[in-house]
Amino acid sequence: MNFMHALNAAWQDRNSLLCVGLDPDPARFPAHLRGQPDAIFTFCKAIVDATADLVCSFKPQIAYFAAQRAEEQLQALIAHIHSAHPTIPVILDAKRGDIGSTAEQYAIEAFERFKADALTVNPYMGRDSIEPYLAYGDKGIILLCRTSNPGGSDLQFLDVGGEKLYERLARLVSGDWNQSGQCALVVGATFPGEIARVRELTGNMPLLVPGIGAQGGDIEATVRAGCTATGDGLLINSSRAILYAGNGEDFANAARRVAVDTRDAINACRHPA
Ligand SMILES: O=c1ccn([C@@H]2O[C@H](COP(=O)(O)O)[C@@H](O)[C@H]2O)c(=O)[nH]1
Repeated sequence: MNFMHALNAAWQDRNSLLCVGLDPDPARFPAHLRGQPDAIFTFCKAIVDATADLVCSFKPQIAYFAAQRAEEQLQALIAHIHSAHPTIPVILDAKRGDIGSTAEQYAIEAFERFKADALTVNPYMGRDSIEPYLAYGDKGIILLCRTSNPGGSDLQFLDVGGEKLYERLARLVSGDWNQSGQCALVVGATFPGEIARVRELTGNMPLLVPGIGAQGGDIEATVRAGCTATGDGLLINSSRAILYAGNGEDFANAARRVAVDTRDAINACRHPA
């Protein structure tokens, strides 16, 4: 699968900008799943199957799997998405970043071991640190630009010669770093003003936007700030608000209901009456 082609097709075919984040926390699982072997896989698979027709992508966050020694369940989950929902791209959220020789290993982990279609990467070690990921020409490389957490301003807002660091990063990535067309950026929904600025600086580059739902970001402000002229360009992520919408045996249906509402709330702003 070519990530950018698959993403464009998913935006159109599913009429959705929603990315469901898969952040499985066993302490929040419904009682009937707790303590079961492979509970993480079972939980995430149920969410995936209940929401697959509503999303443009899934985003498993690797920390939730690694913390539980559940990397094999992550591998099985991504294999399940590829097999049962083959048109939906999978973004592995790992925020990797290191010198080139180590980045090569991270790229092997993400793209050969886990078979993700895209990976989140921390770009602050510079261009050479992202080249090993770019070597996988059909994969998406999604670079942190303006993160959703309040402390993101500590560094990303520093003035670097008349512009803010996140603005410099957006210009660099959309220009020189993106010659192969594989790059996208992370910009938090908690900062719609910066979404608008990044959109201005990057043309139609896809923006992964976490921060609606549990973090309180505003859907309407996000969509208005970040949609391209064709009404897409955004992967708006929600994790906890969807995953833990219910905590009974019908948790997947509860998740689906919130995912439908979220997708529809996004679409209502994309296509104003
Ligand atoms: O700036 C960022 C970058 C990544 N994230 C990740 O997105 C999800 C958000 O989860 P919610 O439950 O919807 O708040 C999570 O995996 C983060 O690691 C982010 O929030 N902000």
